Amino acid sequence: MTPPTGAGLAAAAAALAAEAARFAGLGWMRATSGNLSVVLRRDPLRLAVTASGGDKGELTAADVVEVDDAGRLVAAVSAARPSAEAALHARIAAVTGAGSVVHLHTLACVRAAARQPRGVEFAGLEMLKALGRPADGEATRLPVVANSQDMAVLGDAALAALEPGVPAFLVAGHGMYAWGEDLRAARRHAEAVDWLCALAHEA
Ligand SMILES: CSC[C@@H](O)[C@@H](O)C(=O)COP(=O)(O)O
Ligand SMILES: [Zn+2]
Repeated sequence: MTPPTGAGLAAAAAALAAEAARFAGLGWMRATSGNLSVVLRRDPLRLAVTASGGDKGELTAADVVEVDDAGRLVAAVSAARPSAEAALHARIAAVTGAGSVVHLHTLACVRAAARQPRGVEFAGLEMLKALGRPADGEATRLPVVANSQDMAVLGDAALAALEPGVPAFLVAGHGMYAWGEDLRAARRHAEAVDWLCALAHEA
């Protein structure tokens, strides 16, 4: 049975605040950048998403809000506004079935996307298994999409560029989106993407 959204929001907010502090510690949410979400329910789609602005390393439960499938505010325990990218989180969750989406500004992702703007390919790397991809055999391609301040434009470009079975994409000059069945899986995928991008930039 789906729990009441209100109760789910409180638990999700605590988890997202802790996760944001962890990512901030890695330097991936500097200067208020980045945003995180978890799906609260599917029908209708509801997500808990970090609020817009503010230091993502210092979030409290009041800095997480509930949004609908278009990223519109549904519920909050403060005057906080949803992340500017909430609509894209909702689209990714709807299309991929992900239970959690993370958006991070890692330097390695920006550098790798700048060097290989048509997509970053990897093969023969054990770390690919953390993305659910084979370590050997066919290459895995991380899509790169152009940045946009218009979430509809960015979303259209991202969804058109998705690679089957690859739970992430890079945004040029911006960062990465990664997702998974839950927050831990999204974290694992994000950490693998950052590691792969760091390697791609050095190569
Ligand atoms: C340095 S803030 C960059 C923002 O424009 C955006 O890309 C971002 O990641 C954070 O937006 P937010 O609205 O706080 O979720
Ligand atoms: Zn961003």
